Amino acid sequence: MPQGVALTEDELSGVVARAECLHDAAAVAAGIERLAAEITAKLSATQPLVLGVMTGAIVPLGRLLPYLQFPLELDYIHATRYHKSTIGRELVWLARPQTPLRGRTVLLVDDILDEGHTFKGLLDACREEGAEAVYTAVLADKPNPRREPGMVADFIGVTVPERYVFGAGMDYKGYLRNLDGIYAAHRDDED
Ligand SMILES: O=P(O)(O)OC[C@H]1O[C@H](OP(=O)(O)OP(=O)(O)O)[C@H](O)[C@@H]1O
Ligand code: HPA
Repeated sequence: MPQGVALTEDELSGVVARAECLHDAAAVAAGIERLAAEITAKLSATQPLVLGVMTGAIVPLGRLLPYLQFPLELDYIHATRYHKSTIGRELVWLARPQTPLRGRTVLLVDDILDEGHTFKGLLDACREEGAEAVYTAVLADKPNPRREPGMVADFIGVTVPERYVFGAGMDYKGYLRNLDGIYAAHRDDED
């Protein structure tokens, strides 16, 4: 096994083989297009500041942007609470946006809304920085009974069940973000 690598190729192919495909590549593409249409209808006149929530936003945001054909600015924000694991912990800030938020319409884009603690922390931070309005867009919404009260995304690509999911930007222990579909890990692979 190459140095510094946490999971072997065999372990990863086992995780994928045991997983259930929830949304194939075509369904993910349709979800991205739906997000784009709804975001355009709501925000195209606001010159929004689009903030990708690293790292998971890279794939959905990169796929979404070419569909957003109106003036916008792009920046990123980096906060994490899963740390390459399947269990969320406290929110750790790694980078705040460099673009001033005061008076702006902000669109936070992320791969998944799960328990909602990440968005809660980010929304609070954007409001504290003086954003005029903050919207949230996620590729995957996972309705979770442990969801932060009141936390609902404004724009949703697809819905996933209460399972650990990966692919289309979402990681399994730091891997598998690059799969083109969305998969639910087998229960035996969830921890
Ligand atoms: O709704 P929550 O339960 O807070 O979970 C959602 C967050 O968890 C993941 O981030 P993670 O901390 O794994 O970092 P990552 O973006 O590097 O995957 C995901 O990208 C969301 O930002
Ligand atoms: O189910 C998930 N998959 C990947 N990342 C996540 N972050 C929160 N929940 C998840």
